[in-house]
Amino acid sequence: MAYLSVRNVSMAFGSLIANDDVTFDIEEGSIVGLIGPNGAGKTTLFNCISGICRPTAGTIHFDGVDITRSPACRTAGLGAVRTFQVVHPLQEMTVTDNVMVGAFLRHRKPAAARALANECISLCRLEDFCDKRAGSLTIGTKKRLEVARALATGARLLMLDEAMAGLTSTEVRESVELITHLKAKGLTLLVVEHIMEAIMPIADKLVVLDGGKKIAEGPPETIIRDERVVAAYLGAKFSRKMKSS
Ligand SMILES: Nc1ncnc2c1ncn2[C@@H]1O[C@H](COP(=O)(O)OP(=O)(O)OP(=O)(O)O)[C@@H](O)[C@H]1O
Repeated sequence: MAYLSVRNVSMAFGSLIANDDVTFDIEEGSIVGLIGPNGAGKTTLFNCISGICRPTAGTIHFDGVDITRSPACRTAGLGAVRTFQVVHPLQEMTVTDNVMVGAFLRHRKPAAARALANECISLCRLEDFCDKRAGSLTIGTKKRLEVARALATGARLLMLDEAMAGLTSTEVRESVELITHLKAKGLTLLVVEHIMEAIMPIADKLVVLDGGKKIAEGPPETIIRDERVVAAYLGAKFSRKMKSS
């Protein structure tokens, strides 16, 4: 069985089908991009995998464990952890204390939690901000803090929901570097992203949703040529640009 196995997952909110019979696999150590137009069901699928929503049908296995009905705390404890599109750091606490909140999921003793937090802080290049109040950070730094806090929980599968939205081009580049660095460290990443120039070069595979259904899955070079994806999301102009670059 794949590291993450999503099988025939559907999620309905009343009569609205946000995810419709979605199936895909993620191999350990890979980067998978989850893309699609607004309202396609990407965040809902993240919520189903991370235990925030319970799918109305289908199964989800992580590292051989059935997490279909696991609450978020159990799923995170197993190592499948998500970040949020809108970041919510504990504004009045310092960067170190925010990351320690994640680390306390692994370690009860403050010294051990602090050591793990410091490792994650340096991995996310936040050393210069350790004593700063989280509320005082720029959006780009807050997003890195969100990643550091998720890592500190002991994430092995890290799910990033639009980690690059609202960032400057320099911050987007830094975020891409961080994601590839985390992959090199052995993490598996599932990334929801609208910035195609950022996700295309680093993803091993893309899964494309539209109207709740999976319409395509494959390596980026195949996806940019897929007529359904071009029609539903990428647009012909963008697809030509990516093919020629
Ligand atoms: N809690 C909810 N209750 C009712 N409808 C919901 C709920 N959450 C999501 N939806 C609906 O499900 C559909 C999919 O939404 P979702 O946020 O998963 O899409 P998305 O692909 O993440 O969109 P975006 O790219 O804009 O973030 C939308 O029609 C949305 O309005």
